[in-house]
Amino acid sequence: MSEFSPGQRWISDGEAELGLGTVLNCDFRTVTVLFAASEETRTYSVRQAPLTRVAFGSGDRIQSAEGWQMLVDDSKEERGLIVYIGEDDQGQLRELPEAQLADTMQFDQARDRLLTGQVDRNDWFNLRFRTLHHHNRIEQNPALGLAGPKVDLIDHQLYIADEITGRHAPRVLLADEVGLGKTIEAGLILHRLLLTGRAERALILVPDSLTHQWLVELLRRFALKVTLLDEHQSQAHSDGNPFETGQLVLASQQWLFNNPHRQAQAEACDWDMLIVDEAHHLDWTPDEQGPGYSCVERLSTAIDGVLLLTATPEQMGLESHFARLRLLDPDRYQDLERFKAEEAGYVQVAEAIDALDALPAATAAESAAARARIDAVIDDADSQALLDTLAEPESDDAQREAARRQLTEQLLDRHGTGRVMFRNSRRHVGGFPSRELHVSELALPSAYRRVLRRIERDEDYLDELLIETGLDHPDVLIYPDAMYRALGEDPLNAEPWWQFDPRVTWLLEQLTEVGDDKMLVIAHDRDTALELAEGLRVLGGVHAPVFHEGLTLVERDRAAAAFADDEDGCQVLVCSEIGSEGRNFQFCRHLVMFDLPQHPDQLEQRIGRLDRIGQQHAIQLHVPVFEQSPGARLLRWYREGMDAFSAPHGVGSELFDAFGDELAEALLDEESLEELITETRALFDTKLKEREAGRNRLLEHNACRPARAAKVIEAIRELDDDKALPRYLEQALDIFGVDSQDLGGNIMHLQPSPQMLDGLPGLVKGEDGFSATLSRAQALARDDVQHLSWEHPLVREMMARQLDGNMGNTALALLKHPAIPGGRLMTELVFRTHCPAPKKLHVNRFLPATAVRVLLDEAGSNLSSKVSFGGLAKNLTKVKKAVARDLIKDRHDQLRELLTQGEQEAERELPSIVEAAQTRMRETLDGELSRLKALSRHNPAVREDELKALADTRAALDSAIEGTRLRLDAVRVIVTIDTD
Ligand SMILES: Nc1ncnc2c1ncn2[C@@H]1O[C@H](COP(=O)(O)OP(=O)(O)OP(=O)(O)O)[C@@H](O)[C@H]1O
Repeated sequence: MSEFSPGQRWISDGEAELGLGTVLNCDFRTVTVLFAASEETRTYSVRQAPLTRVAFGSGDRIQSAEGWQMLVDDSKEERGLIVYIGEDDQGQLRELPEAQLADTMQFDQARDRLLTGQVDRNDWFNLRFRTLHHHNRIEQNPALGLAGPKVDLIDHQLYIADEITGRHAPRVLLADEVGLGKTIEAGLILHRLLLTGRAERALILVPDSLTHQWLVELLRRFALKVTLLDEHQSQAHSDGNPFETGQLVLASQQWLFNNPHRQAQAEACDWDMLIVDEAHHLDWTPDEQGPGYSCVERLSTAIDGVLLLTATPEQMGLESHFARLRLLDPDRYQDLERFKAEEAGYVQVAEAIDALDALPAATAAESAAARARIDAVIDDADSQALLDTLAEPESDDAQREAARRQLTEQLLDRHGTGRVMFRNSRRHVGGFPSRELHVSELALPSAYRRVLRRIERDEDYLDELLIETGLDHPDVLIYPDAMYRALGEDPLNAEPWWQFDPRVTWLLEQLTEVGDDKMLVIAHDRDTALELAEGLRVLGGVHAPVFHEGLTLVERDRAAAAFADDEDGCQVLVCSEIGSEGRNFQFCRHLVMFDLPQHPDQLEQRIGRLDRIGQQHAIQLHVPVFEQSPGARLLRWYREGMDAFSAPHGVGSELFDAFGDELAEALLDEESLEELITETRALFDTKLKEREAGRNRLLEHNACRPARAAKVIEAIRELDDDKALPRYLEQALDIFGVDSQDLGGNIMHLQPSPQMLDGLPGLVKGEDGFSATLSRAQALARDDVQHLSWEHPLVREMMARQLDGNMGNTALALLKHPAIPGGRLMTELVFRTHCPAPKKLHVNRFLPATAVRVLLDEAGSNLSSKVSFGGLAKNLTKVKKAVARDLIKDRHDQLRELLTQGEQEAERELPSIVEAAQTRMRETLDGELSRLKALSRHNPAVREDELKALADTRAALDSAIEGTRLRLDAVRVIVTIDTD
């Protein structure tokens, strides 16, 4: 028979902050408990439920759900439920059934443990107090959640992560140019949301070829353990929903998008965040939407937080881009024409921002012109006042600077696209290597020439060829080896193409020329990549692993690893277009484009494999083309029409939309090519100017606000340099039984000792442990070394064990002091604020657990302000547990009294703690609320639900903080002894 009955009150041993639980129902296997104060319901196995029955005794003070208090005198049991009997505040004798106890009531673990003689080690008590102190400090640090990840502190990434995580249920498109760190941004966002309790479960959907890279990045840089789910794994959970097997689930898009059954399972789960990488593949047209788009659409309707990642948002066309924005905010993105008109308006806003720099102007006429440009955009009294300050000759420099900054922020906030899309470009991020193009003209082999010349001569032949080969136009022209392969039936095409295609021998020569350097080769087609590798092997004895979309995960990673290996690795890796997308190859500086893609965005994706953060050298782009071939013409279009190789310009897809069809024709005709190049160049120049002036300028301003980024970086550095961390670590590692060995160069090796407390992350008894460093620079330099910070899982786990459990919450020590005679009793009581609230409110940012220390002497005088924690701790000596127990037994009544008195002393401090937290919360949230309200008047990108959520959050936080109580967290009994 189960010991649980519905209505009984229990408390979670590990998570006392959940408040008082009520048994909802139970059977012989499980018990379900509702923690109403924190809006959590938990189901436990009856056999191992980490729960303690709450039962009060005579003299205990309890609180009813109606708000009145009772001093317990006696209790009785009725059908398995306790009914307390005692006096209320008015002295009336009353009964209080346990079901009517206040959900927010505390269960005083330290008190009970002490009075039943359970004492912990003295140094545990010390560590517990210090943990509470540091936890309080760290939780309020503005960099919380961004300081732990092993990443370089890069302005635009930290700005984005900070901005996005400040929002309710962020739904954004991360659209930085290739290689600027979208994966890192998504990781930072996820890490911070997880750490602050605002997200618990995330589903991450990435192209098949990137699953492993994501898995490794999330683990290595963010210490996040992710479950990689595929069909094989899913089948192993035949009786349940495989998506329920992990909190963070990573899955391949190809797998999920093609599998309706698994999609239904994914949709049935409760996620806080959806992340979709390479989101430009989610195809959508007004006539039909692809399975990927439909799947993400359904998921994004149900999931609050959505991050879509793409470097080339418009690769599939503007409409498709618009459709992706609609996934993020369906209310706002309903009308494509309106969206286009809004974008046109950004020119004015960008001009207004530039005009801010021109004020105050030298002449009245200039000043009037600048004001007119700003006036054309702003229409609020607050902006107008700032503008007056800026233009006013009497204002001093500081006032003007502040006004300029605030106005810039307001213009960006209220009129930009920045709330939904973030796009950084190399141009404004800076510090990227140059690109050098090397074109090699090769003779067109006769097997290709034969077909191409015939197409030129005979207009109908192209159509026949398309039917015969099944290839698309113009692929059939620009990938001659694919065309040759497709004509395999022709006896003239019996020889493999690589036998006669001069690009293969040319590539072998290049490999020799670059010496020990590595070369990444990208070809459009998977078969080209595979057969090219074969050609390199047969003709040059060169082993080239191949990387393409058809490989299994293991094969792909083996190929990438073979290429990445510095010492024994291969010199060359051959990739297909799709296979290489998103991969990191910045350790290599030579890129061979074995052929050219048709779309400018794909060209940029290719270069982006090398041109990424971390690239140390100028990038060498090698392109072989056949003389007078469609490929050579395509190259000219790229070079002369849009200067595509020198840098990403971000207008490629617009040019392709405008000229894609003509291009296909011009590939066969020099004359129309000349015309096409001239037209393309003209549009390129115009678009570039427009972009510079309008949307791009705004996107750039929006995607990184340097002053804000600098603040976040400063806060992270403060945590990086925190002198308290090494001291804390030393004590904590010692107490938890982790051996630490100094390896030199700021690196230590952490290893479990035989006495280690079990269950610490990364440490298993009998195994090797790991190397770690407190230095960010050292951690970044070494793949095998972890970054130790306050956010490292080991540190967090050690802190959590103390904060959530009862480790070290009682102690007894001896004090020898010449001024105090022996035999006296003192109590050192540590109270802690307790503010039960739903996790999503993240109440800790305003009121993290705060310690109130009360030191009472035997007569009940409060000595806390005279004797510090540290000063006292270093004069204390330990005592055997049995002796401690006897001492406590002897002084039971006296201790009870001191505990009660300590509570009253501590209570006096509570109002000021609550008030300070309320003020912090109101200052922050009222500021955010008024910003958002002002914003929503101008910028339809502010969702109605964001405003409501913020107002609700403020109200909920207000009442949660108001309800803060103090709980005795730990108690140390100190007995004085004579100095001989
Ligand atoms: N802050 C950082 N610290 C260290 N390395 C970084 C940082 N940001 C980016 N990198 C490295 O730069 C490379 C590119 O980053 P990432 O893969 O996040 O870019 P991306 O924008 O997602 O690229 P793509 O558009 O190709 O998908 C990766 O190797 C990443 O590890």
